[in-house]
Amino acid sequence: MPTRDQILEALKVVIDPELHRNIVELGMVRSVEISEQGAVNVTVSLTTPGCPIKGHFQTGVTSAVKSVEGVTAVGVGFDVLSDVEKQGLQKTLGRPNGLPAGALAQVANVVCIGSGKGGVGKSTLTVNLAAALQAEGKTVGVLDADVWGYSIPRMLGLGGQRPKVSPEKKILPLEAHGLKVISIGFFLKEDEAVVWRGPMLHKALTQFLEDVAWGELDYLLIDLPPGTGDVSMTLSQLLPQATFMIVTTPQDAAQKVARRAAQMADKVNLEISSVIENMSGFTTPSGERFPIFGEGGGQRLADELDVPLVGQVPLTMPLRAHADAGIPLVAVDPDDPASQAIRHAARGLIALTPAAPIALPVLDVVQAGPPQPVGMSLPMA
Ligand SMILES: Nc1ncnc2c1ncn2[C@@H]1O[C@H](COP(=O)(O)OP(=O)(O)OP(=O)(O)O)[C@@H](O)[C@H]1O
Repeated sequence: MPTRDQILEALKVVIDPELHRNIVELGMVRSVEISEQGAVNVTVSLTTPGCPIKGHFQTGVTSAVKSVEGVTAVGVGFDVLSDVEKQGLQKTLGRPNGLPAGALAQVANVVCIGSGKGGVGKSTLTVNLAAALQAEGKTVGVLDADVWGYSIPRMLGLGGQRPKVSPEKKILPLEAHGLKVISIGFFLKEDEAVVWRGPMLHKALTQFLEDVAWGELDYLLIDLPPGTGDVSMTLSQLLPQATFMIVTTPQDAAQKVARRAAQMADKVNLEISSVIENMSGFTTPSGERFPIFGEGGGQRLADELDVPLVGQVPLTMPLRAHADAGIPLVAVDPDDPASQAIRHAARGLIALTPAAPIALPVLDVVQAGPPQPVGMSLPMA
């Protein structure tokens, strides 16, 4: 008969993909019961009832326990950490500044979109990726955290508008093209220049995450300011579960700068999930292609970071013109080559992120059998 210690040792291979530590160390293994026949039931405590990575734990725990000699069947059940336990977890993680439990609890995936330098098309890709995720049936919010160069309101036709506040004192995001949107620009006078210092920024971003009624979302995309700095630091403290998508152009120089952003993300423990290349050549109406910004920078950066390149978005005039007109191109012209590339990237992003919260029975007994495939495949063209 397997022992409890053997099971706990085996469970150390199950890593929480958001917190980057194993579930034993995080105190998330609530109980281990072993029958005389070798059937093992493990209860895992989650941080929120609708935890989107429940399926990941189910598969990981099952295959880890099955690997222990003498185990004949595995059952995985779930419950939720108490508030006191969650505080303990925060301490383990050394993140005293984290958002209170429950903030963003209904948001399944937070994806920060960043770049090493400005002008590479980060905001354009953010709004169009949001529209592309929506076209895949996802509910999506966009948070414009580009405090120095906010352009999301203009790109979604929301310039000059202000969000309302609910009776519960929550900020109601504006809606455009079915997307929920909050931008620092909504709270400033047109073209007002603001000098943001660390603490002020921290406060504003905390409020955007905590006091905005985001509701249920499959994805919250956050448009970061270019470069490395205070905003990314703040977000990594507030959102340890966020992942980071890096935008670069094919140019060698851009790739070098983007690498710096990646190093910073790594330093503050934001998981880099993918690279997307923008401005990947221009094709004339007669079909002649010009690699205006060079070739291959996105793939080189992705290889270096060991993450997938989810898309290569060409330069097209409609992408620029629609951004200027406040309409995501993807929503109105899905056949444009840029739209197609962005929709491809959205499908890649979906493949890389866990599914929306799924309801699992409290105790789901899985018979030991052949190991389940754990990885996921990324649809690439
Ligand atoms: N693939 C593309 N084809 C054509 N125009 C593009 C493409 N990508 C971006 N642009 C245009 O390039 C300009 C810069 O893009 P955008 O504002 O999205 O960059 P950014 O990286 O967010 O810049 P910043 O960080 O300074 O806000 C915009 O006018 C945008 O419409």
